[in-house]
Amino acid sequence: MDIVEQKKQVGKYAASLVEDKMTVGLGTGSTVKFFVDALAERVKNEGLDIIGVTTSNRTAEQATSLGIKIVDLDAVENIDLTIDGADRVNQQLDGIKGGGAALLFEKIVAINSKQNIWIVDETKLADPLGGFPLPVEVVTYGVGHLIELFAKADLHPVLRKDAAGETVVTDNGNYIIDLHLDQIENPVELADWLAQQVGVIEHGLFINIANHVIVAGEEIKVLDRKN
Ligand SMILES: O=C[C@H](O)[C@H](O)[C@H](O)COP(=O)(O)O
Repeated sequence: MDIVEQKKQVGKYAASLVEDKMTVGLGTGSTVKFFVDALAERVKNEGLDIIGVTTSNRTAEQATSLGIKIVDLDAVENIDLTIDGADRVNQQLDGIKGGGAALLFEKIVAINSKQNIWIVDETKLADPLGGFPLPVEVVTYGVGHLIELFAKADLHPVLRKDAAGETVVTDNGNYIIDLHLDQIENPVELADWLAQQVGVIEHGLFINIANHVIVAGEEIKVLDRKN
């Protein structure tokens, strides 16, 4: 099964977990896109009655165009279930997110969700976490100095640019600095350090957040958080 088929497979599987009357957090990314397609099919064909809260302008546009009702996070008390993608996941079900620059809203939606499920293909499993740059969302003011600070800390920072060479600006008007680390041996320590740096808005280490991870493949595997 190729990667696109795997993404479709987990997207559809995740849509089958959504129940009537749920408030559902809709993540961001190429895997979640298939989840949103499959969820919209259920809304249309089965009359599934749900409300969505999205994590990016992209997902909001897709969901709305497919007939899923979207509300602001502050319009709901909490979210029953959030389905999101991930860039890397370790055995403890902690992960790296933000490859699509949506990490800030994704983390806010996640911490306001009763259940968080990530949908991934097998290439995303990595223990220790690594093999994917760690995104850090930062304020634009003084970004050069923050990059210098990260470089001095041996974090191999690169300001994210798009295919046209333009600096990527997030939905919230911030920049992304990607940290090109081979392996992250101690994600908790790094997360704490990053959170303390002035100018850092949020980082892409998602620790103690996912309850389950659904892994695509010849057979779908569901991994459960142990603690
Ligand atoms: O900012 C983007 C998100 O964290 C995505 O969920 C993550 O990058 C995975 O995306 P994809 O399913 O496209 O690999």
